[in-house]
Amino acid sequence: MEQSVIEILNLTKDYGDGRGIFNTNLIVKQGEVFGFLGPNGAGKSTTIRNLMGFIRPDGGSCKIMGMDCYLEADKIQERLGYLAGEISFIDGLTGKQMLDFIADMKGIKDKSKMHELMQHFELNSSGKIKKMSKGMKQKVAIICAFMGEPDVIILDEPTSGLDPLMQNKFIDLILEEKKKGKTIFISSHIFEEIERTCDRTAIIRKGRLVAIEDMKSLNKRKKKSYIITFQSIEQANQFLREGFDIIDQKDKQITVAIQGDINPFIHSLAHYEIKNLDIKIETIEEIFMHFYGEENQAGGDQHDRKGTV
Ligand SMILES: Nc1ncnc2c1ncn2[C@@H]1O[C@H](COP(=O)(O)OP(=O)(O)OP(=O)(O)O)[C@@H](O)[C@H]1O
Repeated sequence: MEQSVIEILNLTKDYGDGRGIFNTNLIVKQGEVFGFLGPNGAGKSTTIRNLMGFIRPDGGSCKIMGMDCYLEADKIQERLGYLAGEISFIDGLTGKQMLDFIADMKGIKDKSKMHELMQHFELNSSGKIKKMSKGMKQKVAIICAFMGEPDVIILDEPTSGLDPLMQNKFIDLILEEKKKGKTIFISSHIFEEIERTCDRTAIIRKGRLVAIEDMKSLNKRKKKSYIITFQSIEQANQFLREGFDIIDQKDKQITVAIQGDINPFIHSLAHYEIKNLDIKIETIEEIFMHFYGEENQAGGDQHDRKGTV
């Protein structure tokens, strides 16, 4: 069985007035890329600050590689890469000086990975940090998180400020690191980045986990709908009687949801004069937005909607 690398057990950090995180349970396994999604103020950074040992939990605990995140933070950090949600660098240094400074602080002697990542992200590191754009600083922070070849990497909104090209380069990096067996925890607002990189994703809302989804099975469960425009209203009305799951009708246009075998639908359509046929596949964002709503509070356990752990 895969080893648990990150374990969050009944974790509570209560800031009062319902703010913070409450009775959160979460396990991230060796080699897993795990997404952490939630609206503003949901408790993502609070969870990450607990994982980093920056704050002491009010209840429960968290462990990384079997070590307590608060009590053994120093030991954990020797094998951990971290990117903070709010980056603070020393303004007077150049990008390169900052990277060298962090590398020295972490005792990184082999800087080949650092140079490789500087090339990958096309970072011009000769300018002073204070004159860098948000995106450039973000690149420096990403390089800092990965350059020591850590076993575990925790990233708090890693692509904030990056342009789409650089976001893609970030996704490539995550997929490469995943191949090497790294365990990666990413908090994000960007659905596409989560969809393309993560094995599983947790949704947090108002300090509580509302779902943990396996991304492969989520993809399989994406609903498909077909928008058919018939030649005549008579044909459209006749099709209504075929017994398919009709989502919408606007005159000659009918939207049908099909799950599973598509053949009965295709065979049925063959009997009609069709003007147009469009296919709409539910996006991950549409599926997840369902969990962001008020009515979906499900408590803080590790079970997803199908009850699997
Ligand atoms: N030190 C603190 N003292 C009091 N309240 C806090 C403190 N830190 C966070 N909070 C509150 O806890 C809640 C969760 O904050 P957190 O920063 O974890 O959210 P988040 O999910 O990371 O949000 P965002 O996406 O906006 O970064 C918020 O209501 C926030 O105001």
